[in-house]
Amino acid sequence: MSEESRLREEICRYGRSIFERGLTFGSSGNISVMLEDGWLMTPTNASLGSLDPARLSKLDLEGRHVGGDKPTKETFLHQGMYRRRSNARAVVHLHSTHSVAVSVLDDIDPEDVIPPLTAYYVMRVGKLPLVPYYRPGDPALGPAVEALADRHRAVLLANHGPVVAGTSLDAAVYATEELEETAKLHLMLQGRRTRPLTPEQVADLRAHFPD
Ligand SMILES: O=C(CO)COP(=O)(O)O
Ligand SMILES: [Zn+2]
Repeated sequence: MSEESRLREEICRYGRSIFERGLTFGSSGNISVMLEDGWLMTPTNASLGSLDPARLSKLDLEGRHVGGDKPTKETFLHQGMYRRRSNARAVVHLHSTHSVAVSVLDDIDPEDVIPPLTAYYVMRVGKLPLVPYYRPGDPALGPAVEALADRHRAVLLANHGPVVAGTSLDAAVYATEELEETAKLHLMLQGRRTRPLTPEQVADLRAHFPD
């Protein structure tokens, strides 16, 4: 099996798993992976639960649609991540409930929306900035994400959901899951006194688990 065929299968397998676990709904969310000669993207208005490997959208290195169904309207968003993160090989965007809930809280720090509650959150996600609200598919999302992507592998779109880059599709999915679970913990702990990791503990994790 070619590398491209393997990645096509992998996108569909992860899409189904994400959908079946309720991590995104309806036709929301999109996934992309980088190829040697361009990108594979999930088609617009497709449910991640029932993707067809043969119908995934293919874009060439210039971002032109060269195969499969029409690509996600968030293509700009994915491209913004790839432009700034030279080691990114996959990008996942979901409407995962707890992450979306955090994205609508009024009193969050837009530079770092979730405290470093656990080691795995720091290792897989790091510091999570909030991208101001834009309409889904707005081309302005590209530059807005690009402005943050060199310093952050994950960003949270206000009133919308997370966008996470990874050095592989596995890495991008695992980080998105870690973000969702930590958003859930963060919400569960509202009103309770907590002990997030200290700056020293965070620095130690970053030194041992770089991007
Ligand atoms: O999540 C989505 C928009 O933000 C889904 O859009 P697409 O169906 O175009 O991928
Ligand atoms: Zn979306």
